Amino acid sequence: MDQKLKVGILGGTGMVGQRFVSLLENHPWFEVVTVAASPRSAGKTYEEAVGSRWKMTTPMPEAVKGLIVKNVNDVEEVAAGVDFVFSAVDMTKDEIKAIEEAYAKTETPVVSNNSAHRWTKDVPMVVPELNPEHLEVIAAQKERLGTERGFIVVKPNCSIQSYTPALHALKEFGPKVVVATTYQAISGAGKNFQDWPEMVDNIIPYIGGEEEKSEQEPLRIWGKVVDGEIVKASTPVITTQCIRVPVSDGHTAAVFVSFDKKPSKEEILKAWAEFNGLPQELELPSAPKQFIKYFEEDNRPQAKLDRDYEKGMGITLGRLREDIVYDYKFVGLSHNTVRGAAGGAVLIAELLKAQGYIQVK
Ligand SMILES: N[C@@H](CC=O)C(=O)O
Repeated sequence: MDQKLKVGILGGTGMVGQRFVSLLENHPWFEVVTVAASPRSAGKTYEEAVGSRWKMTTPMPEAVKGLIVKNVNDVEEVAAGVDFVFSAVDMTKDEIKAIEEAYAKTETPVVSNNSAHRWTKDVPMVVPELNPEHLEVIAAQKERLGTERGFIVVKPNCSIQSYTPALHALKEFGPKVVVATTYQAISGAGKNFQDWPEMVDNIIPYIGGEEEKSEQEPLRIWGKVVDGEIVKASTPVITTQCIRVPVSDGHTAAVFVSFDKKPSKEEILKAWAEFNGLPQELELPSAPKQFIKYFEEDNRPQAKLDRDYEKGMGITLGRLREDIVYDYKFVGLSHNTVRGAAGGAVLIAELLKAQGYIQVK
């Protein structure tokens, strides 16, 4: 077996960082050797730095407990010991842009969960099943950064995963208008019910910046590569409302859609059942075997029952029916901190390794 790639996690003590640590336990290709975080945590063991803030349902992996957390701002030092990094840093957008570029310039590829670079024209924003061809722009990005192996790739916002794959699978019918209301779990805000008691028995009809991301990011995913840049698609028109609901994990979306060529219900179900992408073809370690699953039962998908479908990497759908205003309506669900965050980033890194973009330094 090939030597495992040495991985650093930037922002490893926060909730998404913890999810990276858990998902990478016993990963066949990657080994976490470095965790970096704010100066406040630096110098402590990972176990001390996280302390009672460990939010995963599985125990903290033994292999990381004793790692001495490094200062994420000591870029050269952190980069020296790793082949690539995952980024879940919690800083301002400008600071994130700068620090991710600084890591890339040390010839360390960065796979980021952050939104800062999602609209940087030569930074691919990828869902590996949907737009792996966008990785092409890495060549132009390296030229801009003056690097040989360092670059940045980002994953999109968690909310879009509950409806974008379903619409992508129906592209041949030309989705033209999409209305989606998302019901987003509290882990999306990095919280659980203990640290956010206001969310018990409550709904909050506002998530800052979320509607813009939910409307615009699918268009970038469906964009084209033109001269080393991603040019976003102009259709479909997407309008959303994003609502915080009292669910621990799992973002649900209620979706209405009209098409240029209205498909039959059977055609839609067939397209969903048959849809797969490059991760399935390449049998990447974190790829769900069946990416999209449709439930015939009227009361599915449910966050509690279905968010862990395919270890949280699959998308579940249900309630497809014709609508009196739009062509169809349906409900989608995805695990926001697995497929929608750390798991989606791990799958990107697996694709990058399989395609030779990241290798042992
Ligand atoms: N911005 C999202 C993060 C995804 O889980 C949210 O607030 O839910």
